[in-house]
Formats: sequence, structure tokens, C-alpha cells
Amino acid sequence: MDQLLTSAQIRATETAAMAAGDVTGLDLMERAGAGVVDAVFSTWPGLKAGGEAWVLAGPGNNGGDGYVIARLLDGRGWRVTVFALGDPARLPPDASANHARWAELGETRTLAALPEATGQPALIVDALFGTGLTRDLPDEVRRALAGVAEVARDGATRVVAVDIPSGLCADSGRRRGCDLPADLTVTFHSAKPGHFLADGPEICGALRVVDIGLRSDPGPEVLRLTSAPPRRVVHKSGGHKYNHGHVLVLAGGPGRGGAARLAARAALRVGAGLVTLGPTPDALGENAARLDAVMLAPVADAPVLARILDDSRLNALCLGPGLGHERARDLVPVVLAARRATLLDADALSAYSGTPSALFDHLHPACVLTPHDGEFAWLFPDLADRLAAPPGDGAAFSRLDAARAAARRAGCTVLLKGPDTVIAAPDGRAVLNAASYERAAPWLATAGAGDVLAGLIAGLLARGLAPVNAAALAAWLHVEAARGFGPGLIAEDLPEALPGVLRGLKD
Ligand SMILES: NC(=O)C1=CN([C@@H]2O[C@H](COP(=O)(O)OP(=O)(O)OC[C@H]3O[C@@H](n4cnc5c(N)ncnc54)[C@H](OP(=O)(O)O)[C@@H]3O)[C@@H](O)[C@H]2O)[C@@H](O)CC1
Ligand SMILES: Nc1ncnc2c1ncn2[C@@H]1O[C@H](COP(=O)(O)OP(=O)(O)O)[C@@H](O)[C@H]1O
Ligand SMILES: [K+]
Repeated sequence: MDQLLTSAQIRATETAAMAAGDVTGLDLMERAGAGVVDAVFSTWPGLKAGGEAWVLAGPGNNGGDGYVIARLLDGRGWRVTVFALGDPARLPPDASANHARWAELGETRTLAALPEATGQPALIVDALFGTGLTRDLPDEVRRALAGVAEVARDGATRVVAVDIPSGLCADSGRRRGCDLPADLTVTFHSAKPGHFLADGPEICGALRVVDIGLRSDPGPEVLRLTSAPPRRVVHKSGGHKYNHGHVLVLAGGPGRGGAARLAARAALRVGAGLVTLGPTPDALGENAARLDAVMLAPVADAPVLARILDDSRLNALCLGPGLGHERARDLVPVVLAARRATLLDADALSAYSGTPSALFDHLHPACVLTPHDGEFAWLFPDLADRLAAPPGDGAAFSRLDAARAAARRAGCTVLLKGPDTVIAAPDGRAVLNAASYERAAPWLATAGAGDVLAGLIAGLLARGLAPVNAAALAAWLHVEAARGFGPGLIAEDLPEALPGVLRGLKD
């Protein structure tokens, strides 16, 4: 399942299932605990032989899962010690029932006793806090986790986190005192945004999602992961070149054309019928020497551009890479007045640093903004401040919250770049293109990768995709192209790797 449920959404899903009489909380807890044990043994078959396990059990239902796991491991012949946080008498009902069952089988010590624990466990189960984390971890818990992390640093110990590593915010992936990184995180029903956003992937280790028999339909605003599109979305089924759109990539002056050329080549590779590059007249020659299939049109200034845009077949524009701030401030208003599908990146965004409303006043729903974190902070300083500030009580403000708020304010699609790229539409729809876990693509951290992404989006806009869909699909293709090429990737390789990705799509 590609939907990511927040803490509130998973709680609502669980509550609805129980209210409908489909399942009891105890059933869910048993399935969750059993799912963790199965995932541990399938990930590390060597552990089936048994050994010593420490289970860290918290004061809520995450702790309840921990007591189930303790019992199941005990049943498989493991030597299990539970280290509990909080007064067991105050556990919620299902966790309390599982604590009672465990108490008949084995030992429970307090978390404070952890520093005196000796031995080298083969498995540490982190069941202190899950989706109920509401604030930073207290210092004594942080110290206990850091101590356990020290024990686990010995390569023979595996750490499995139940639902989410304790201290990681399930909604934002931000650390709230998260001092025990996991080797494996096992979550239930669906992954949570925090597994993919911000620090989540680094802390979670590997990620497994276990089906515990819940069903959910959280509505159109639920966050989804990007996924492979059906072949028909990007393959050409006929028509002539003008049926597939014409992109105009505006470029800068002499010596500044590389970024725009990368974008233009990406737009052509992703299937735009025609792509024209528009540099300043004095940069025409050098660009001509580097381009074949991409056409050239000199764009001296705003009036020239306005005349070029009289041709309504130019249906998508790409501005920003290598444009220069002065030229951006000159050309962006003309482009936005033409109300075409428009991709704004790089200089077309940073030119409005300090004066973002001068940009926002002219944006329209067919626009896509693709800021990296720095550009985002220039355009949306208050949102960037909230992302940087220590979180208060409740779920921490996330990159998803930030991108959604930005899209609402700008009135168009915003793609916030990173290994956790969030794409948000002004109506609240959002997609996450996660380059983590098996989709990790660290090679994308290379100069010009963002210019290629801009071109891919512009190309898909020209082909008629809606802005949010064009941005999400381009982000997915971008990561797949990088993964297909692998180490040694430079930005020029991305458009060349694209045909292989497109060929691999299924119906
Ligand atoms: N949903 C599902 O489908 C299923 C969910 N299941 C499991 O339930 C888990 C969610 O359980 P949960 O809601 O009881 O929350 P949990 O994470 O145990 O923590 C709550 C406790 O921690 C406390 N507390 C919070 N922050 C704190 C802090 N910083 N420092 C100190 N204390 C803090 C908080 O106290 P309070 O805020 O009330 O004062 C409360 O006592 C979920 O992750 C999954 O493992 C499965 O069993 C089956 C299906
Ligand atoms: N470590 C990473 N893993 C995955 N993607 C990354 C990583 N670092 C950067 N990227 C991606 O590479 C692109 C970089 O864009 P940008 O910051 O605009 O760089 P440039 O201006 O050099 O083109 C973005 O699409 C971003 O999501
Ligand atoms: K946990």
C-alpha cells in the first residue's frame, strides 16, 4: 500500500475497525507483536536459534506490543528481560492485559535498571514509544536509550523498533530525543510519514510494513508515495510532434547555458514533441554549438518574449536554471501573464527572495515551483523557521506541513526537494517521492540534478499532465534514472538513463 497514515489517521482507522466490531484492540496488539517477531526472523534467520533479548516497554500500547513480543520470544526459547518505563498499573487496558500475561512468564525490571544490566543481547526490542509520542523524551529516557545504543554498537546485537524508533516523530520524521537507531523498524497497516521524512530513514534502518487486518480509506488528502506509472502515461501512442507539446526553456547569457541545456534535454527525453531554448542573443552561438534536437530562439528581453508567446503551441515554459536574477525578474511576469503551464526553479525563485508576494501575486494553478531548502526559506521564511524551530507539544511541524502550506499560499503546486521530496497541490493533495531504503539515490546529490528535474516536469506539463501529477511523476523518474545509472552519476547522465526507465514501465 502506498498511502502513509499520520498518527491521528492510524488511530482513527483502528478506532473505526474496533467500533465496527471487526476486531478487538487485543487482536490488533497480538497481530502487531507477532508481525514483529516474524519480521525479525525473516530478516535475520540466524536468530531463529534463540538467544538473549532485552525488550524496552513503554507506558502505552507500544509497550503493550513489547509485552506480546516478550511472550512470543519466550515461547520460542529466548531468555527475555523486559525493562519497563512507568508504572505498569497505569498501562492502558490492552497493554495491561499483555503485561499481566508476561508477568506469569518472566522478569520485568525498570528502565532505570538498564545501566546495571550485563550480558550481550542478540536482540533489543524498542517498544517504548510509537505513534503516541507527544513531546521530547525526558532526559532519563534519553540516557537509557543512549546506553542501550552503546551496547548495540557491538555488531552482534540487532535492534528492532516497534512501529517507529522511540523518540522519532511519526508524522514528521523529526528527532525528539531519538538516541537508539534501529537496524529494522516494523510498522503496522501502513508506513507513516515519519518513516520517510527528514531523519526517519537514517534512524529506522530497514523498514517492514505488517498487515494487521485493518482497512482504511482516509480520503483524497492522505499522503501517498510516488510509484511506477502505467506505461501508457508516458509512452507515445501516436500523433505528430505538436500533439506532445512544445517546451520553451528560457536560458541566461554567455557562459551560463549549461543548466538550461540540461533542462531542455530532459524535457525532450521525457517526450515533449519539441523543445526550444531561449538564451540572450549574444549566447546563441555557444548554445548552437552544443544543441541539435533542441531548437534555439534568441530572447533579448520581455517584449521579445511576449511576441514569441503569441504562438499558442508553446504550451509549457521552464524558467530558472542559469537565468540570472535580473533576467528572471524581467521575464517571469511576462511568462506568468501568458497563463501557460510553467515551471519555476532556481533563479526564477531566488530572484524573489525578500519580495515573495511580488511572485505570489502572479502565480496561477498551472505553475509548479521546485525550491530546494534554501530557495524555500527565501520564499517562505516563516515556514522554514517553523521547520527549524524545536517542536512544541503534539506532532512536530513537518516538511509535508511546510510544502502544503506553501502550495496553499502560492496557489500552485510546490515541490520541496530533497531525499524526501514532497509535492503538494493547493487543494491539500500531497505525494512523497522518497529516495530512501531500497530507493536510495545518494548519487543525485550532484550539481545540475535539479535542472534535469525542472526539465522533466516541464516536458510532462507540455504533454498535458496536471501540475501535481507532472511533478510527482518527474520526481519518480528522476530517482529511477539515478538508481539505474548508479555510482559515478553526473547530471548529464540522467536524461540518457531515462529511456531505460521508460522501457521498463509495465501496463
Ligand atoms: N494504531 C493501531 O492500529 C495499533 C497500534 N498499536 C501500537 O500502539 C502504539 C500507539 O499506542 P499509544 O497511542 O498508547 O501510544 P504510545 O506510543 O505507546 O505512547 C503513549 C504513552 O507515552 C506517553 N508519552 C508520549 N510522549 C512521551 C514523552 N515524550 N515522554 C514520556 N511519555 C510520553 C503518553 O503519555 P501522555 O502523553 O498521555 O502523558 C502515553 O502514556 C503504536 O505505536 C503501536 O505500537 C498496536 O498495538 C496495534 C494496532
Ligand atoms: N541525497 C539525495 N538523495 C536523493 N535525492 C537527492 C539527494 N540530494 C539531492 N537530491 C535531489 O537532487 C536534486 C538537486 O537539486 P538542486 O538542489 O536544485 O541542485 P542543482 O541546483 O545543483 O541542480 C533534487 O531533485 C533533490 O531532490
Ligand atoms: K518504538
